Amino acid sequence: MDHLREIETDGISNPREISRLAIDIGGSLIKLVYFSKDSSDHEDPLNDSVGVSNGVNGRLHFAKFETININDCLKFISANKLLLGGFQHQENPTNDRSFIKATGGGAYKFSDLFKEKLGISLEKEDEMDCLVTGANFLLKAVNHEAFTYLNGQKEFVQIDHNDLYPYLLVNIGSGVGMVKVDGDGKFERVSGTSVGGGTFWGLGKLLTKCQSFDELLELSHRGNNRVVDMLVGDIYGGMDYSKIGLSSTAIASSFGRAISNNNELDDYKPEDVSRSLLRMISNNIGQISYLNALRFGLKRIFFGGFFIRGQSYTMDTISVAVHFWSKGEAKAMFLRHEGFLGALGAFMSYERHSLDDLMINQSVQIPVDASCGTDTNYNPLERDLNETESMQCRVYQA
Ligand SMILES: Nc1ncnc2c1ncn2[C@@H]1O[C@H](COP(=O)(O)OP(=O)(O)OP(=O)(O)O)[C@@H](O)[C@H]1O
Ligand SMILES: CC(C)(CO)[C@@H](O)C(=O)NCCC(=O)O
Repeated sequence: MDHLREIETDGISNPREISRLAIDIGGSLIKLVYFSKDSSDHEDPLNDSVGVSNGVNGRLHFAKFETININDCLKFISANKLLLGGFQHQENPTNDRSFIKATGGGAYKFSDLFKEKLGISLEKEDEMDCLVTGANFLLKAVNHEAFTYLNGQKEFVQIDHNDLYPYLLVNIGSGVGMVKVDGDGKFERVSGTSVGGGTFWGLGKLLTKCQSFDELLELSHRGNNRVVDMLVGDIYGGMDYSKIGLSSTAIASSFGRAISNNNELDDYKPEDVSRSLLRMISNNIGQISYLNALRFGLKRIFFGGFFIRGQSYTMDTISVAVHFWSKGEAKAMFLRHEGFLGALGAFMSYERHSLDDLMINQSVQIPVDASCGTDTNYNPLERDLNETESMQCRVYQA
């Protein structure tokens, strides 16, 4: 991957129109969120904000890079002049464009690199704070952000602002964080697991020798986990174990079939291994999430993080796990901007730029970019936010 697409492809030709870049540097991926003012909108409160109250139309842009390719990200920022409309320090307005908001572990790890290569400081924001701010913002401000996915059926969820809390936020990044959210800025990280997206990508790479995450996902589409997993029926001579509610086709032991003969890794198809791995990890996360929801009596679980990548099989497995273990009591929901919660939270943390200041233009509720905006067949759920994307919005300054 990943996307040294020129800014022009997003319809932004004037770099002075860019403003406010925020960054989330995770263990696997770097996420960028930045704002660009519509060229038809002549006011420029983001660079000269004092006294402006009626807002500016523009777009929020999203981009991501692999953390191991951080230099590509630095080049992208530099080539597209994303720092030009940077943030002006309140206390010291002459100290313009000297910092950007940053979250994730990489905000610490790569702080010197940003200073050295771009001459910019990273103003660090707590990862969990940003995650929750980003999730709350998306759930409240963007229609068609959350959806359920069960038996191949996608359904958007109408969020009632007065009945949003409490909920469990499960962020599946390299590792998995589980956060009980009780309100804006009111949350507790209640659990986590190291068996997450990094595990799928890392183990998958070792086992299948594939070269990219997308290749690993592609393999999983064509695989059959039945070849690798041991099913209840394998143990029960083809029968269900109905007394405890297990059908013969339920997985009794992920990868369990690999013990039953003298096969080597090479005897298995990479696609079968990839599918089994994806199923194992998704199922495990679904189960742990349900257990944590149960601990706190939570009925709604929102899943984010780039492990999901809008993949049907991943979402279906997670949903089935939550549905199965909760006996239909708890609901798994997914977010369109799944991997950008932290970066959005960092974006919202700029001074005088609170949740209430950023309004999504209700006439364009579903994020579109230049390439799909004219496509009447465009279905936001058919593609993920892997490419640089944007959504129409209006920014208000107090
Ligand atoms: N193009 C890609 N390259 C690598 N991993 C990808 C890619 N697309 C999706 N992923 C998956 O997304 C995961 C990273 O998700 P995300 O960006 O939400 O987390 P992170 O911020 O990197 O991790 P953490 O929060 O644990 O530091 C990877 O571990 C991998 O499973
Ligand atoms: C360490 C973080 C918070 C970094 O984003 C994440 O990868 C994570 O939540 N890992 C799981 C760690 C655990 O709770 O076991």
